[in-house]
Amino acid sequence: MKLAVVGAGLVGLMTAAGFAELGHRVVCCDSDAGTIGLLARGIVPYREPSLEPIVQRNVSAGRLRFGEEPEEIMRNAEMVFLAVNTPSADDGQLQLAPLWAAADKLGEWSDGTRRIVGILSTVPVGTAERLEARLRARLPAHCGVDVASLPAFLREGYAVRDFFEPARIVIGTASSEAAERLDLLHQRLPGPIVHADRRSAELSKMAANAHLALKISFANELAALAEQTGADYPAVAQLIGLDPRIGPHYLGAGLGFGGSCLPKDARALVRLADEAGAPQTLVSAAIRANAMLPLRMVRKLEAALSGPSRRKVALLGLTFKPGSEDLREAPSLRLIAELLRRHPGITLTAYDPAAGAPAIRHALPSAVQLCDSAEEALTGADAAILVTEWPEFRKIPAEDYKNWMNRPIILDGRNALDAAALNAQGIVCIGVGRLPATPAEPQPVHPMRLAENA
Ligand SMILES: NC(=O)c1ccc[n+]([C@@H]2O[C@H](COP(=O)([O-])OP(=O)(O)OC[C@H]3O[C@@H](n4cnc5c(N)ncnc54)[C@H](O)[C@@H]3O)[C@@H](O)[C@H]2O)c1
Ligand SMILES: O=c1ccn([C@@H]2O[C@H](COP(=O)(O)OP(=O)(O)O[C@H]3O[C@H](CO)[C@@H](O)[C@H](O)[C@H]3O)[C@@H](O)[C@H]2O)c(=O)[nH]1
Repeated sequence: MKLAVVGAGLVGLMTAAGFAELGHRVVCCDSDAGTIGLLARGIVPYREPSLEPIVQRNVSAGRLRFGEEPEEIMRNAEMVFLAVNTPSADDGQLQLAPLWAAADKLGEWSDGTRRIVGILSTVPVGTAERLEARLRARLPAHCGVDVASLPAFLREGYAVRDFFEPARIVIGTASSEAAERLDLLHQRLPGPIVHADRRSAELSKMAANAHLALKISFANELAALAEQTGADYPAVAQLIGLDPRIGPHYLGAGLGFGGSCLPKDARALVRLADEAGAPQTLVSAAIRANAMLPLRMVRKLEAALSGPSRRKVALLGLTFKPGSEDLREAPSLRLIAELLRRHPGITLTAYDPAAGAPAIRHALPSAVQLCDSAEEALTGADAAILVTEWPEFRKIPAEDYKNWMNRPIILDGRNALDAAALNAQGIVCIGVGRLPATPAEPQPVHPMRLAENA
């Protein structure tokens, strides 16, 4: 088939490259000339494992092209996919201006066939209907068009796997003809294809992300309860996760959820629900609980370290999750803001394996000294906070922590380290939802006791 994708961010590019890999002829365009210039040379302008070779292979094979004028797109493609950004407004609503702008630039066709326009972007319920009405009002009568909702469920860092091995493919349509054609397009992908009406498909996307947010906030509140009651949260998570009705995923406690999707989509669901008169109080609470986590971590630091204001604290990891160079709504930024608010005199160093990415340097407050290695960040530090669970942090030997740091105290904000092994080697390592075991006193002690002893 001949396809077009508008928007060459992660969703658009993955979709364009993925369908090209499956043998379709795809053109991908973006309003950002710099992005298109790089892609035309086979350079993917962001970190996404395994995507670049797929792009390069399909460009070389002539199945994937970049940069066609938007007006040409409808004329040359049987199906067009819109994958533009839909950012949050201050009130949580998703901004659809990029979607309308992209749609309004699409040209016409004259061969009498019906084109399909699929919305891959995350949008409020009813957007597909609004877009169809908008296109129909503009297009001449002979240009039949069906707008479909095709929500994307890709994760950053796993986009290639999620595209080629999807957990589900949701096809939201209002016509059986469009449903059949989209079925055909997706038939070489292994995931189950689920047909739905467009509104249900749209709501399912926001609901999926909001549910993940709920699970994470539940995990974090339970971890706090475990700390207060002497239980071990990772053990609790493992035990409840064995129940197939609950499952082991998204029960990881720590500094909470961030990134370009979960926070934005949870807010958008709350906003949509308020407008619709069906408030989502649970999701609202999950957002509030998530916002409290940096303060909780700062309080732990205060308990572990007397007078943090005059101390040097190293942050290990900055990105919203490992394997990414994305700082959008990253918990690290909220943590840094809270540390500086409560302890203006604190010295903060930070290291992230993706620290070379210009986006990171750009987004980081100037008060934080960005380092080129974990050693540089940890040298002379009075405490470290592990913020993002990059695998390389697990490989730092206990001896290095002891040699580099002024005092080897680690607050493991993702339960990524082997706390027992570190404790056994003379390092104070305090996880989330776990009672700290100190080298001097191997029996569990309450964090307040640590402060008293400091
Ligand atoms: N990133 C993810 O992991 C992910 C996963 C599933 C769904 N989503 C959703 O998919 C959508 C896209 O996400 P993304 O991460 O790819 O976004 P992104 O911001 O990385 O990329 C969007 C691209 O669209 C381009 N664009 C904006 N307006 C345009 C226009 N009028 N014409 C042509 N190009 C235009 C931008 O220049 C940008 O390159 C969002 O709604 C997002 O919520 C994202
Ligand atoms: O047990 C967990 C799991 C995740 N997180 C955090 O949750 C955030 C989101 O993680 P993840 O879901 O891997 O990130 P995204 O790549 O943003 O993917 C989400 O958002 C995408 C965009 O909508 C969807 O397509 C995906 O299905 C959905 O997982 C990150 O800050 C993680 O650190 C936790 O705190 N605990």
